[in-house]
Amino acid sequence: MTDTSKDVVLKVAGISKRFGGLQALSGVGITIQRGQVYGLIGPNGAGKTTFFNVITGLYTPDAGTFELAGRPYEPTAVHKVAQAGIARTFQNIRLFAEMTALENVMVGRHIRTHSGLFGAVFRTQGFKQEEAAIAKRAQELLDYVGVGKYADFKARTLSYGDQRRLEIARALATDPQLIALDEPAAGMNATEKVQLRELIERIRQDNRTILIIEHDVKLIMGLCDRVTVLDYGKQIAEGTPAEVQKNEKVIEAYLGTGGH
Ligand SMILES: Nc1ncnc2c1ncn2[C@@H]1O[C@H](COP(=O)(O)OP(=O)(O)OP(=O)(O)O)[C@@H](O)[C@H]1O
Repeated sequence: MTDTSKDVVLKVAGISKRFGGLQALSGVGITIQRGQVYGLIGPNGAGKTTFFNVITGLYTPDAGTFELAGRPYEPTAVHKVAQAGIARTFQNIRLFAEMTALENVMVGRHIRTHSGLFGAVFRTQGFKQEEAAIAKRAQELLDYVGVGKYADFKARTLSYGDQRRLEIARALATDPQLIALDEPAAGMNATEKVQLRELIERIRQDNRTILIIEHDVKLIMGLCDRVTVLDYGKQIAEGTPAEVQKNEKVIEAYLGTGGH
């Protein structure tokens, strides 16, 4: 018997989350295979962001099991989840506005470094070498996402589309098992969306695994291997984009309402 479980990057099951009287998530589960682009869609208020926040340690779930690359993980804090191997971007960009693009990516890389506080304070040889290596890697990642020429610019001076790319570079800097993108195309114009799509395709080709929330249904359907549709906190469909698009519940709940 072949063991396919080692190809599973994320396996979460039975996730529930209540806010007061509102059941924001009811027993939601997804399994993402290595190398997949996995989409999460649903109308406004369906629970997509809550789901992201739960799996990345921002919200404490009421129930659920969590496994990353075959190991159980506890999404109790954002930094622990990052260390376990999930990196995310945010719907509302969260960069260090006054730091340079390069520094923003270096921050992402620091969760994988070893010199620690002693090295930083005493600027040991090991620390200096590590910093140089981090800066080099950060520049490579900036080049990779297409904003290399802005390395020394403050993050806040970059265009909206470029800031989103920078966030992706910072997420990649943590060498994640899974990269979770929260509405990466929000506010982008048509050209930027095409470029974003090319970038995500490229990241996938480099054998990364991606989870993406997106309002742009066309983008999701063209990009994803599998899709889960949430509606009022419930998972109403799961499958390939072609399967999901044909699903009656989805048409009724989401696509039928104009893909808001
Ligand atoms: N911190 C919170 N406290 C109370 N209610 C919340 C909280 N976060 C989300 N909710 C509620 O939970 C439900 C799901 O919201 P969520 O933001 O997860 O949906 P969404 O699918 O991401 O929506 P959108 O597409 O508009 O971003 C909504 O009714 C929302 O008002």
